[in-house]
Amino acid sequence: MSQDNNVLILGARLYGEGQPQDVLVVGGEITAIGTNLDLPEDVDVIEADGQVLLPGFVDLHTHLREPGREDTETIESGSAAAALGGYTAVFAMANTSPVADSVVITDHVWRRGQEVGLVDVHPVGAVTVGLAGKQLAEMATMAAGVGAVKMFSDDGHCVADPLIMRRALEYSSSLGVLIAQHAEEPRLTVGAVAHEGPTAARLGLAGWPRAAEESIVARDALLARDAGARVHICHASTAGTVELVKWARGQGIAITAEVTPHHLLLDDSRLETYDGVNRVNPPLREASDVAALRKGLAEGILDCVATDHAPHAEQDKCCEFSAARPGMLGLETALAIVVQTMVTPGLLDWRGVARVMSERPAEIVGLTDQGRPIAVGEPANLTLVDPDHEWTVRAPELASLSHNSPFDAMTFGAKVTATLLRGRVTVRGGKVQS
Ligand SMILES: NC(=O)N[C@@H](CC(=O)O)C(=O)O
Ligand SMILES: [Zn+2]
Ligand SMILES: [Zn+2]
Repeated sequence: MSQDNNVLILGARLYGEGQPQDVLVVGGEITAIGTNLDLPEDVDVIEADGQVLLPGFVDLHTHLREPGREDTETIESGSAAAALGGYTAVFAMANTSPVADSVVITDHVWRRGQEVGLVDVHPVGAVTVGLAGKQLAEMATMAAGVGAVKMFSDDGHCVADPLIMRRALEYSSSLGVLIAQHAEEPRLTVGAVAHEGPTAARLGLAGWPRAAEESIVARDALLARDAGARVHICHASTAGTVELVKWARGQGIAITAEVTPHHLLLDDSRLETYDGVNRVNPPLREASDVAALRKGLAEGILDCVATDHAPHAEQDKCCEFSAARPGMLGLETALAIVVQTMVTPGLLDWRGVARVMSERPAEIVGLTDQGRPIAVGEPANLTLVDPDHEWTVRAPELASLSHNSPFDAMTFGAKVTATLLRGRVTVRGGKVQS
């Protein structure tokens, strides 16, 4: 499908509300919404059949493994996974090999994503050189590059040194960019592979206490306050983190936070089998944390859902639990899980899904062409969701080059059926259009 195609989405319920409407897209923009529209001659029709039309999803936290581990994911395969998941923009984390701590790498990631053309792949720059936590990376140069880096993170590692974090926050506010923190006090997680609690104790697994996350969330909230900067918390996983973010907001601190689909759905009871697919950072917590994360997301204390899509090779996952690399696939299953954990129980309506999957992430990172209203004159970044489509996840059939999905064999009730990136149909009938 070329960018110049005219597309008619026939009979979609915008934000899942009201009567079905037709949405006409010309030249990458929405040009008309209604029924019995005047149509141009050449128009490619997508039969929506009353499905839910949402603004294209934005993922603030994706790991594509290019450069360095192209055997586990490439910008191309990850873009396909993203489009299938309904994403029109993703932020590719900096923990590649080499690390994305220079403009050469960040520009490459952006350019390669544009070449593939399925989703905007925005590079995340490293906060510190080599993610080593010692010396600030050249943030300004990366921000000024073609990749126009808007977010910096040492994700995979915590910026643990409070002085380095303070400098990064000060620097980020003068550059107008976002620092995203992987909140993990490393002194509290030496050797940790699982949530510190009764399950890990019984299974003999070394525990990662909630305080390892929460102490950094609290510290960084205070550092952001003093620097007059914004800070974003990656993959919030505990009830205490929700409380701290709420407290900090109440103080007027510019803190935002994301939660992953896996932390919304799974808890540490999954570890009983010692299957490495369940190892992730931060670890799966307890059912009470899962409930608090859902409630925090419903109330807007947690701003958005971010996948932390983390592909890993079979040999790095199918091994002893404590040797398995942490991380789970997320892009292709995120919407289904948000529907199951938030929409079905009545915690979010479809407007809420648009907020947490598209509008808030775009706002947080300052993307002006994403998370926009579905309205005439707006860029046609759109996702069509079938809210009554039962499907079973088959990990080997996912577009990702890796298969480490903890959701394998699970059945969900909703699915992305079509995605449009600036009017270009990237997914149709649940299949990537190349
Ligand atoms: N989440 C994970 O368990 N792993 C991530 C790194 C990270 O997000 O911390 C990865 O890169 O594999
Ligand atoms: Zn992380
Ligand atoms: Zn991550």
